[in-house]
Amino acid sequence: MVLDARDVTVRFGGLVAVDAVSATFRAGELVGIIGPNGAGKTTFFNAISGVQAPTSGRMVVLGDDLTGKGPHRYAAHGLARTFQTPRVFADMPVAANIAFGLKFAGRRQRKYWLWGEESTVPWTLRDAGRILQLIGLSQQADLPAGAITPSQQRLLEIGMALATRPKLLLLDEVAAGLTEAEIDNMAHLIRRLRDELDLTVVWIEHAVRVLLRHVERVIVLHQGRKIADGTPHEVVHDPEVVEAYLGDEMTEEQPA
Ligand SMILES: Nc1ncnc2c1ncn2[C@@H]1O[C@H](COP(=O)(O)OP(=O)(O)OP(=O)(O)O)[C@@H](O)[C@H]1O
Repeated sequence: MVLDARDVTVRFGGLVAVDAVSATFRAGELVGIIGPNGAGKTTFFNAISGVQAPTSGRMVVLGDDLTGKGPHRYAAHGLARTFQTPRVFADMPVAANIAFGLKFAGRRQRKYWLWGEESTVPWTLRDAGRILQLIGLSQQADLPAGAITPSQQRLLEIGMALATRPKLLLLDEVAAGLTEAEIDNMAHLIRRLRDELDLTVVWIEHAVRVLLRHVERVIVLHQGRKIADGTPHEVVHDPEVVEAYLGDEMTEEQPA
């Protein structure tokens, strides 16, 4: 078990943004999180990455209880994430952005070094050049990050996350604003990263059709509650999910 979130609740004043959500993520899984606007997806991500302290609930990462700890502790335990709006260092070259993540991995304290010995770090994550190759940005290495396209910035953010040598990668709407073709490329890259780097990936996305084609499990949030957790096939045929979010159209596309 890489991450075990138990009964996580996040309140903002009177609003319950995340309502007693439990979810577990096992090594090597590729899991999608979907749900309407305001369903609590990003708030749940913030809670499971230490960005937002939960009002109640527990978070266990690789066997350690990190409830109430800050994001740096989650990162030190091998968790990396992207944000809805890419957070890159716009004035720095693309390669230097990746180097920043590598520096973080290098500084990681020995006691938090859960990846194991240095020799087990995949060769693809050992330097900025290889990471840029992996995400397809070698040509852009010397350009300022602010000068590359928004879709390339999303790839760069994934590269920066990979540079920290994560075990668990949380992706928040990395396909937002991309063309259909770019979304498909992104989905293939995510699968490849999961396969080649032995990652657990949790992916929030509004592009539901693409997501359902590529993930093995889907969690559906609605008004802060988890209303479904199963294979894409199970989820699109779940009456509560159809009613709350997907409509009949999607169900008809995926015959039983
Ligand atoms: N910092 C905050 N303070 C107050 N309310 C917040 C805060 N962050 C989120 N909310 C509210 O919590 C609820 C869940 O928001 P959240 O952004 O997690 O949903 P979401 O499913 O990610 O939505 P979207 O798909 O639009 O990104 C919403 O009603 C939102 O307005």
